[in-house]
Amino acid sequence: MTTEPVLSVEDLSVRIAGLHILQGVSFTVAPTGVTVLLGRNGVGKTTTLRAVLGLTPTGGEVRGSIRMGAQTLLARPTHRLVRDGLGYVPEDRCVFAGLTVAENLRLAERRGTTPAYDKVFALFPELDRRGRQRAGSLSGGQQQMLAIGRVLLNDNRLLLVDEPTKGLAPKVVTEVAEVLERVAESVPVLLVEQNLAVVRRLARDAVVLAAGRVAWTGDARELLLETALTRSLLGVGSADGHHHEAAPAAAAREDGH
Ligand SMILES: Nc1ncnc2c1ncn2[C@@H]1O[C@H](COP(=O)(O)OP(=O)(O)OP(=O)(O)O)[C@@H](O)[C@H]1O
Repeated sequence: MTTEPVLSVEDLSVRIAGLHILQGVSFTVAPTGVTVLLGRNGVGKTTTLRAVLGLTPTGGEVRGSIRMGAQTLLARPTHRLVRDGLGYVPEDRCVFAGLTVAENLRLAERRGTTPAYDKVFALFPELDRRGRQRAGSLSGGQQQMLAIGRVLLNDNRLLLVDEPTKGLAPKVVTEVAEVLERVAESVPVLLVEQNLAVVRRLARDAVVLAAGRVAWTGDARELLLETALTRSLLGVGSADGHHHEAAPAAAAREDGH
């Protein structure tokens, strides 16, 4: 099996609205399993995922190099990246509340390919049962399953998943973690996740952002064993597995203050 990274980010710099949010971020994502992207609130984790996807807001400036295998991603339109196998499960799930579950899934179908409904319904039988229900009336956990299921209708080379357990009840957090564990058996995942119990369960590799740069990379479980390190990098006490923010990290301003 290849050990070449599925994603290589080099010297990524992102400026938005006068803020120099990412200042030379470099990391790789392994071709199998889950790589977790960690850091205090507001450090730039979502900004990193969105830069990979070409979704930096208009007026924002992105520099550096992002490659998926041999392919250069920067400056390619998002729909092309998705077509080429970059799957995205956004932080706020972004299901269409007024449409049914089946309609939400149908919208994700890609022309010219056969959508993998069997695979998706095997992972999420509830999506099959609730096909005619409006997505807006699903629970948060069910909406998350829909957001993940939608992406899995198509073949992906890499999934970017942003805080999938945020705001969910503990039992549902476990269900989402189980699903992601199964998903990651067949496709590599770059995961932003604040729940350290979920990180401990899923992640093999960790990348930690601080002050616009990569502050630490390595084995995720090793990181979690280093209480002093996790406290200084993440501002957490991890006794209950949750990431409690000590103080929000301000993005560095353009003027460096
Ligand atoms: N469109 C935007 N306009 C202005 N500032 C932005 C914009 N997008 C992000 N930022 C700022 O960039 C910084 C990084 O935000 P980002 O959402 O990437 O952080 P994060 O690490 O994902 O945080 P969280 O854990 O809270 O989700 C924050 O200070 C945020 O306010």
